[in-house]
Amino acid sequence: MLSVLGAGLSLAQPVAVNQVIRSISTGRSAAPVVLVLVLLVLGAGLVGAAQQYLLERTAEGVVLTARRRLVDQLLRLPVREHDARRTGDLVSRVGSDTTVVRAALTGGLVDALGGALVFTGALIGMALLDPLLLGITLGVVLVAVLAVVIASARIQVLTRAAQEAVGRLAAGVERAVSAVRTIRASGATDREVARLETEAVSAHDYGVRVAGVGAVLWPISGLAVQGSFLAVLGVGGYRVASGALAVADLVTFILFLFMMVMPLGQFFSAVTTVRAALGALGRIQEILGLPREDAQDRAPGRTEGTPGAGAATLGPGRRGRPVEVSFDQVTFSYRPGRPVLDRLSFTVPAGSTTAIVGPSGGGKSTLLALIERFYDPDHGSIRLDGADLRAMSRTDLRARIGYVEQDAPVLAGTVRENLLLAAPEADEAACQEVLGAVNLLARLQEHPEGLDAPVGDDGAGLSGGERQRLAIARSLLADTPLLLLDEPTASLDSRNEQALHAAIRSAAAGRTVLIVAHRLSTVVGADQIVVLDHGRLTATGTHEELLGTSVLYRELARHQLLV
Ligand SMILES: Nc1ncnc2c1ncn2[C@@H]1O[C@H](COP(=O)(O)OP(=O)(O)OP(=O)(O)O)[C@@H](O)[C@H]1O
Repeated sequence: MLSVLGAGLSLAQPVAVNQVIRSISTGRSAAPVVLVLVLLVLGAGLVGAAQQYLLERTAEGVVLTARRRLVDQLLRLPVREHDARRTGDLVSRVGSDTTVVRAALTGGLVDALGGALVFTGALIGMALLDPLLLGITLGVVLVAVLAVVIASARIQVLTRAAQEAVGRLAAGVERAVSAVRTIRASGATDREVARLETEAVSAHDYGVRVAGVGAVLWPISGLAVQGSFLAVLGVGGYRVASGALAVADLVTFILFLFMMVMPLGQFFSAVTTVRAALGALGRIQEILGLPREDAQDRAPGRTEGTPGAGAATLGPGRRGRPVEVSFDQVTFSYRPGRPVLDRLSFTVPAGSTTAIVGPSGGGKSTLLALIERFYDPDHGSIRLDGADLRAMSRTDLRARIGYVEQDAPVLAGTVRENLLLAAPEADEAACQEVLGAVNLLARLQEHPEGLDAPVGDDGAGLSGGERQRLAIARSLLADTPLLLLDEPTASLDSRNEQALHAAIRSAAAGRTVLIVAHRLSTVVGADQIVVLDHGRLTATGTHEELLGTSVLYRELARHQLLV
């Protein structure tokens, strides 16, 4: 509406000027029309300001929506998708690409409406004044428009490439910053900087190429403007001299020409920014178009996944009785034709602790990932109390599982935030209890801020063993009937190891526990041990049984488990 109003106020100005000239030439008082003219100019200015504000506000709103949807989508993509993509690139789509889209909304799209109105109005005014002059003007302008439209397609391609390079740069920065200690210690800082510079230069080069195409567009529009002015002045002057056109009409025509030229300039720049935005929008849409992990859970007709259905009725904090986990002929591969788990069958009885041991890369962590349904088996099935995992919604399933990863990620924030991740409602007493159970309470109480002590990215400020124990405390707080533990491979000092084992023992009480074990002390305490070699189950039994029956286990016990 403001665009229409603004266009009207602008288009009325040449008409008012025409009246002023005619009043003066006929000796009448021009004051009232001059007043109207001043009001028109002021009004157009005010409307323009309001329009600009609304435009920016709307653009911010659109960016907000895009960012919300992107963030929501990114945190719900299947784990496989995250495996295949680079974190920094995903992050740059939320930051950088949305900003490029914003530019089109303020500088391009919506301006185009007001511009088109003024353009059309001016065109009509010019047609009424002198169709011949208009024909000459349009001839010049059309050539320029065609050139711009053709060149702008190239801008879209180049901007997309530039944004891809920005994505690679962000991914590279993320990679380097997250491993900054290793890079420093390896003396690789210069090489990493050079590597990142290559990506920055690549983004720069595409940017320069966009500028190159843009640079061709500006002279074209400039030439169109100059050409049409010269033509109108020449031919118009001749027509005034020959009496075919009044001076007032020529002046009005030229004012209309001004009005037509402005939106034309806007159009040329809008084409550039809109094309650039389409390139960035493509990158946003690519992510928004990916299927989410919960897509199947929500598919109509799958009633098993609805909360409260089947076996999946428990939430965090309502542990209930321990569950039984069984693997039945489970085969899984990350890449086709290269199975990581091969026809695996075993059962973890309810309430027992089962340790999984085996050579590195044998598929132990993968096995836990399948129970969490980060991936689904290619063949066979995994069951919880007899119910196939695929028949439960992932949300319900995960509410019943505590999961401590091998490198036990601790999120930047406070100790309390980390604890409350899976059980946001837990109170102070419950937090202190679980921290006590993993022997962390005394250590944390040394800090003046206690549970609100800050921890850095990746748990900076905590030792490896403390991170693991904090992760175990987190899963204890969630109080789930099933616990999956991936024991750290890094050697801990004996005090830390003891503390970790005390934590595991306390976690195992009244729960079913499946633990990837790297330490003999863990294995000896387990009710059952599963030996995994290259994705195949080679033996099951207790420590004593396996020492007698499994050659591989004896080897592992002698070497690997005694780290
Ligand atoms: N996300 C992934 N994408 C592709 N391959 C993977 C992925 N994760 C693991 N692998 C491969 O699957 C195999 C099993 O890995 P997994 O982490 O399950 O072994 P592991 O027995 O836990 O090893 P470790 O004892 O060293 O932790 C390895 O060959 C590994 O390279």
